[in-house]
Amino acid sequence: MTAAPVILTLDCDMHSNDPIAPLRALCYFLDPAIAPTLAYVQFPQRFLGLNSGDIYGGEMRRVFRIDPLGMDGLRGVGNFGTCCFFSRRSLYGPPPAAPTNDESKVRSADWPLSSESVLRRAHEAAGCRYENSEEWGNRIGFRYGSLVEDYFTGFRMQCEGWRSVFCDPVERPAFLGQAPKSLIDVLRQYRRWTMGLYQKPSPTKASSSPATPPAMVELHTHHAHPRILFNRLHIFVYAAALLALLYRHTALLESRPVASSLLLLLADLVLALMWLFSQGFRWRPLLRQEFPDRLSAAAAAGSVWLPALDVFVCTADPYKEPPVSVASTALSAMAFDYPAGRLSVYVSDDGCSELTLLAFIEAAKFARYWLPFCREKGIMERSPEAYFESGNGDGDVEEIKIIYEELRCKIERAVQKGYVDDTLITSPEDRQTFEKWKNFTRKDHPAIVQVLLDSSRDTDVAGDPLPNLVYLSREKRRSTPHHFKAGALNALVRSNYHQSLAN
Ligand SMILES: O=c1ccn([C@@H]2O[C@H](COP(=O)(O)OP(=O)(O)O[C@H]3O[C@H](CO)[C@@H](O)[C@H](O)[C@H]3O)[C@@H](O)[C@H]2O)c(=O)[nH]1
Repeated sequence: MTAAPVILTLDCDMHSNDPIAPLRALCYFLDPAIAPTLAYVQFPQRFLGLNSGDIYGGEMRRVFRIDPLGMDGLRGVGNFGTCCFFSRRSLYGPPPAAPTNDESKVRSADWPLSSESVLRRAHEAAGCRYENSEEWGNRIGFRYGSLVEDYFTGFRMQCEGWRSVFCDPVERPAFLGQAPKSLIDVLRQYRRWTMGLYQKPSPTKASSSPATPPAMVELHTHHAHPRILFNRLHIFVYAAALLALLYRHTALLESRPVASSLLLLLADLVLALMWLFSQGFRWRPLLRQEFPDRLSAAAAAGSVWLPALDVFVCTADPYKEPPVSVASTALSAMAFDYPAGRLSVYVSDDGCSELTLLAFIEAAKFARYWLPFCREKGIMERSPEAYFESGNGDGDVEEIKIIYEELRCKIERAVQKGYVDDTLITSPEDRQTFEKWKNFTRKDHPAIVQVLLDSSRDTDVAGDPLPNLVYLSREKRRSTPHHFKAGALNALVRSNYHQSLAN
């Protein structure tokens, strides 16, 4: 498998909405001043199709857009699990004390993806024996032991000395996704997040940063938020008022020591502490701006080498996460404005479903038309599902819409039936692949790795190379913990880990 120095993690319901998002992230990763300790560049989660008036606050503006500005001005923003570009090195342990010169360790593999030795290693890495190791999920990879593995991993990285950057482009949202719309789903999500945040992580039994170019054109800039002065003034005035109030409560308690005075003091003390803990977000909010066009120009002129990029898309259940949508998310990442030979998309299927694999076999075929179509027409919304749902796809784009509709109907037919029947399998190779789905269940099965597109051999209808597309369902056994999404991501990191060290 490839071992790109930069990794993008995407939940299956969060598609790319801006093809130059990787270049924006690289404006930070390629800055020699911050690259040595930069673990990740986090983009906000933005949502489509919220219910009318967003009555349940699904947009979560404070969590995803306001507070991160303040965290960015202090030690760095937390990790939101999706829409996040990681430096691979940050998943392998603390930042090195001094900059090292071992970039070769994280170069992409030169061997063809579908070669036997690469596939053998990938199968081995997707095995569940690693879930019992001391290292994975504890010292390296995404961290285990918390319901909110994203927040916990980001927090542990910051404790190790890594930093992070929050990138919220004003031009257009970089990623768009689905938020829970019903009250019950919102409550379920909040319950899990809150339990995760207050959870004491259970102990589990279980490098290099992107090639940094010499100092060059300015790729990003930042300045303090214009509200910073007002925020600080407000903090001082409010704090003075709180102190006066608490002083009054204490004086009252001294003169009249009754239960009600004590309760009032305690209540205001709790509220004052809650207020105090949230002031970090307001102290030094930062606004950032990147210059991806300068980076493109430098790359075109040959003065910068864009590092390889691995995109990890996670899915876990074909009935809750429709395979057509998951495939659209992967297609939106495959259509990034990025050299195809340096872009790989890995799909982790924790549901080990033949329906998801069918969707990706079809998506690989559709990519041959979709990627050149996006390039030629200059389309920004590169998730086919979002593009056609927003009313595009009429007139001169009808042909591509017909191809997409065929794909959608085929996958939805299979989902309705609950299995992939013979009529949906068109080639002997695909038939051989689906033969693997025999005699196992989704909770007890061997690792399955399927290279669907190999950049070194597959091209689109215009003759240009396509990015790599790999389907991976890690091994699961009833006797071994699987660590949910963190385990799934680690199987993907691992499939490149040994290789990156061996290079
Ligand atoms: O065993 C599992 C469980 C989940 N997932 C995937 O993880 C993602 C997020 O799971 P979901 O159930 O949708 O959780 P949410 O609460 O919607 O997700 C938010 O909260 C999670 C926990 O903090 C983060 O991991 C996510 O990135 C963040 O979007 C989805 O793509 C799932 O397919 C797996 O791959 N394996």
